[in-house]
Amino acid sequence: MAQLSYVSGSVGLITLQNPPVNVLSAATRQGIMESMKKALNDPKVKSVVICGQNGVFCAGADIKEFGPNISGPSIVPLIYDIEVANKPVVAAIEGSALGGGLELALTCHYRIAHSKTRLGLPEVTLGLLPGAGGTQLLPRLIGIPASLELITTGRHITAAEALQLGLVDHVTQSDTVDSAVKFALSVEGEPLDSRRISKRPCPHLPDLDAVFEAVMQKARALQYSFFAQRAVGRWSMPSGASWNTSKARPVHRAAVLGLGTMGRGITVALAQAGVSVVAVEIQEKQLNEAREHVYATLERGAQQSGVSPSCANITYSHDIQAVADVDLVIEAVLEDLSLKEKVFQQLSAICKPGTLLCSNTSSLDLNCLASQTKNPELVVGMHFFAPAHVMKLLEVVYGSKSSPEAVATAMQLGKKMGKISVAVGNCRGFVGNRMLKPYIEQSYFLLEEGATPELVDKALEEFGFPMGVFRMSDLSGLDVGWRVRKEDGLAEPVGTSGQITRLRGGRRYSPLGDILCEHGRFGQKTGLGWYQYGRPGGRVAKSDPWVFNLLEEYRARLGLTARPIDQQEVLERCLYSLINEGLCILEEGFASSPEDIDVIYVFGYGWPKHRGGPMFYASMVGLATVLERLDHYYRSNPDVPSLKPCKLLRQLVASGSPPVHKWKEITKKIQNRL
Ligand SMILES: CCCCCCCC/C=C\C=C\CC(=O)SCCNC(=O)CCNC(=O)[C@H](O)C(C)(C)COP(=O)(O)OP(=O)(O)OC[C@H]1O[C@@H](n2cnc3c(N)ncnc32)[C@H](O)[C@@H]1OP(=O)(O)O
Repeated sequence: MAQLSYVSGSVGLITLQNPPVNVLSAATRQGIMESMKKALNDPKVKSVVICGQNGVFCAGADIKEFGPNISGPSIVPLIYDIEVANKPVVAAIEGSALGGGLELALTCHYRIAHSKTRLGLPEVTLGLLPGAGGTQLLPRLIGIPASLELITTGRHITAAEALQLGLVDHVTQSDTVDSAVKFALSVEGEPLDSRRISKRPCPHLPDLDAVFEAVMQKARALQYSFFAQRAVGRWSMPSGASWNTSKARPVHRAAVLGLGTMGRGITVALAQAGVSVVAVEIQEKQLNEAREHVYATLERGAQQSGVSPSCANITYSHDIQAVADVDLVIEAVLEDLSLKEKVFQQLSAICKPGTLLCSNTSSLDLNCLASQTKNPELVVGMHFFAPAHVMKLLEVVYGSKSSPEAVATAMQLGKKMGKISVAVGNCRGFVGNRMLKPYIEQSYFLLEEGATPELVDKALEEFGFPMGVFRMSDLSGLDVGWRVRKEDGLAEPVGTSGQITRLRGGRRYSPLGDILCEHGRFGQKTGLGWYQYGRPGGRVAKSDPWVFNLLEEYRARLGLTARPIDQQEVLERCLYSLINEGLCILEEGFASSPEDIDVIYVFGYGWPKHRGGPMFYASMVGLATVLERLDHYYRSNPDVPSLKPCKLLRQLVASGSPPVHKWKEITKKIQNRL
């Protein structure tokens, strides 16, 4: 289970041999102990390298051994023997070094890792704490804050991050064992005292309490998120109807109308949920492409999950009449109001009585669609997020006439599809996209004032978003927002000369996004956006000097002087304006609770889960602070209404900033007054 061999004259090479991932079973521990003893007692051996067979260092304890009757040698004397060895011991880390595997590496005097290695202490995910020295050695090596983060999340890190943290001494792209052996030869005979991590002092932190408080806050946010996810299922509508008074109808057969990207994803998600689907697309070519795409996606999903694909559940048609006897239709045609209105007129005439008519619109007025039908009470929005078969979030939108039964049915269907469904009211952009608007708007204003896309994205990514606002916009396509702004009469051709108006519709407007689109820069799909991607469809964002020049010329044209902008300002302006919009939504009753908003942001918009969601985050920062900063920014930007603190925020602060779960009492009072 561990083999000692001799290489390069003086190096004892101990290879863990417990396929597939070299876990520390009793026999492996025994093998390491015996090999170590032999190597240390052998005068020919001047240094030792420990590696794992088959490109994997060690995945930790053998989980199968856990139980009351663990046999074999204890790990503690084993790691002690390695650390006190009087010959340098080098860990050659490839593949994975996890749990006890990483602890084994930490007891070695040096660590050389391959660039593709993953390292971590995932014990917490198994309900354990690292017990073989990890909690003591890691803080002495990489400091308390980083260790706390790794130990409490169980996160696996890359070799690059490990190098940056000081967890490994060297990262190699070539043969790891060769590199480790060469390294071992180079340190033979050198003193080892400073390399014994347990002998190092634990770093002193003047603000230790604050560090622990930050970790506790993360834990509180995660616990909040757990309960918030469950709370959204207990939905209510302003009419008083709610989950416990409204009965969902069974949906055995559903139709999807329009098989573009969204329609295909919805078809897959329905089929995977065991619902029989009628998939309708009037264009023959698109229908055939969709059939192949859906089939391939279901096959892939089935392979991954080990269940048989659900293709047999789907029938395809190019005739809208095929929806005549389904229980529910999800319309996913182009985002064009007149087209959707026509479709809803047709559906209302074709479908059997009682069929629920749902729209996947992300921006149109649901009441307009409902008004085209004989039974507007049967119309609700089911706003999926792309890719619809992957993304967890579903906004179930109720219009002014939607019946509680229709909402209950859409919520239940969402649950069956594995979604986290949140019931929301019918305002422009619903909840998620409505809050995104001031966030994006602020990011453009920051560019005008001197920031770069890189600076803004860095601040947001360090906050915890998987992508900053500009990288996210490039991914989703800049033309989408441009079309909406043109329809709203906001975007007008800018050109290279002439006046640029920054006040449009009585409020400040930044045409920067429009200028990019005028140059055909739609983001990743065209290979150029706020960043450059090398080719259309490219994924790797690189800074683009063209954008910097554009920003300079733009500022010069408008007489704006660039000023230094720091990360704090980026976060405050982008996040607090988004939070303010969320509070407006609560105030107006389009979301029934702060948990609804937080779940939407965590599951649909990449808000970092360990920060709970925008509403929870605001309460952590302190509502009074959010109010004070918004007041400050609004005073210097009176033409930006999204910075004006909303009534609910003032009211909450005036009521002593109660915790999130108490906000409902105050929102109710405000809503009753409206
Ligand atoms: C409580 C007292 C214990 C006393 C023990 C004494 C000594 C131990 C010393 C210290 C103890 C520390 C605690 C721990 O180490 S807890 C374990 C921490 N490690 C992990 O959580 C790693 C879990 N594994 C993985 O994350 C992955 O498997 C990975 C290593 C990344 C490889 O992924 P991949 O390439 O995708 O391969 P598979 O996941 O399919 O795994 C391949 C097969 O290996 C089995 N496996 C993996 N890890 C373990 C493990 N730690 N114990 C037992 N078996 C493991 C996995 O089940 C696969 O097997 P099969 O194909 O038969 O299903």
